[in-house]
Amino acid sequence: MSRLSSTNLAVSALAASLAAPLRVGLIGFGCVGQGLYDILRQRPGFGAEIRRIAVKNPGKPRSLPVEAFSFQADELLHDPELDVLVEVIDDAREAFRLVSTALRQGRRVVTANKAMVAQHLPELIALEREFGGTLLYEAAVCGSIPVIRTLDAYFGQEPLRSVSGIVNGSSNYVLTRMGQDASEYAVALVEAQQQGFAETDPTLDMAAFDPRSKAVILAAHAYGALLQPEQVLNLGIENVSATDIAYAAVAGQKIKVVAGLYLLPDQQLTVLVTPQLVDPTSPLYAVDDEFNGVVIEAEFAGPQFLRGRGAGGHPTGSAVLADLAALRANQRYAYAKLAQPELTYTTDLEIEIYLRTDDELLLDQLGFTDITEEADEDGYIVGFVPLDALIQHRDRLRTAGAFIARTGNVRPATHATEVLEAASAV
Ligand SMILES: NC(=O)C1=CN([C@@H]2O[C@H](COP(=O)(O)OP(=O)(O)OC[C@H]3O[C@@H](n4cnc5c(N)ncnc54)[C@H](O)[C@@H]3O)[C@@H](O)[C@H]2O)C=CC1
Ligand SMILES: N[C@@H](CC=O)C(=O)O
Repeated sequence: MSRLSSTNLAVSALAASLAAPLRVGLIGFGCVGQGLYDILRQRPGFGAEIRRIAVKNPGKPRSLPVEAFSFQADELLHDPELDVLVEVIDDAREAFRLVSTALRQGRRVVTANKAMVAQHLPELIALEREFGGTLLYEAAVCGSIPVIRTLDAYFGQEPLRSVSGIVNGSSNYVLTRMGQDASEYAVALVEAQQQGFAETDPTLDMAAFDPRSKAVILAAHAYGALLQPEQVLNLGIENVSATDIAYAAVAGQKIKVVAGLYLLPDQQLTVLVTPQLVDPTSPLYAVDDEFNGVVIEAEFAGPQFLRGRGAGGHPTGSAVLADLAALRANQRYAYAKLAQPELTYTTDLEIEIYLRTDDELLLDQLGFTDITEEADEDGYIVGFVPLDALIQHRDRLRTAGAFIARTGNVRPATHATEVLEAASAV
């Protein structure tokens, strides 16, 4: 056969595979599952059809007749007629069982479950490589923002000074309502839940477990670092009060929960997720409601900013749709930075924080090395503390009702006074 005719055959095969509708098995029919269903219904020309839907609870009232559902996700795992499994359930442990089983079958899988991906990323990559399947998870980080493919494909070869951003829609929604409308924390949280932004257990959003999972996933693609979630400081907004919002406003700032990944001197990397005082010069200042925003500081490209809806059925369904299109084009993550020289993960730093607490013991335990500002009547203090002390006492900070926001200043734990430029980028 001539080279031309074999090329023609390959092109025809590719065209045929692109033309055949992708047969999708959907596991989970909550906010995201229904969002995807709705999008595919509105886009019949896309070339994917949901062949089967697995749900958990047979008694729950749903928008489709009961015959549309299977009540055993394993039935979809054993259905050879499905081309892709889309896993969008709210149970990370079960999600890992389903996704890892599918990858062992060499299947193509899309998931939105960041807690599951963050906990198991090394195993998932190994399964993908061993059995030849594909796992995509754009929806797991920043909803509709294509941040994973941007880091993985576009910036796969370029060193990044920092990646920092608002990666949780629910906490950003709550902070926006408190700042703009003086809403009560609890009222704003209920609104975030009603609009489908929050996790089934909203503690994951408010105590920053969810953005921590996302930071772990970003670290893999941006720096080739496979971290365990527990290694990363997560402080949230469960204890935020009007006093804290007012403190920021008086200084012309806003409080945002920022996930920061910073490349430090000597090929060291640090990652932390905390509320942060953000001023109007930062692109993150204007990222409100359930929107997310990510600033990428690249070595050669310089700064880039991505912004979009970070939560909700349709925005997240849009990310799943993009993954289905990527699967159809046989795309997979390159994880290029996993093959590059390893960075050393460090928490040996001091960070400057605003802390509001009336717990004297906690103040002692955090071990402030410098105090920048103290105002007794409002019970807050600003100063440098070791990052390791915050990691060690993060649970007690939650239960003691303390609120922390970092100022953006970071320095080595050697108490050197030079503030690291890279770490104060936002
Ligand atoms: N809501 C959002 O804006 C976003 C959610 N995600 C992630 O997407 C996933 C789904 O989130 P939502 O749709 O918001 O949650 P949801 O709570 O609205 O829906 C999840 C559904 O999964 C079902 N489910 C649980 N175990 C199941 C099983 N074994 N088999 C079949 N169904 C099962 C639950 O009954 C529930 O109906 C989660 O991992 C979440 O973290 C990701 C990005 C955005
Ligand atoms: N609960 C998450 C949903 C999207 O990931 C959030 O609020 O960001």
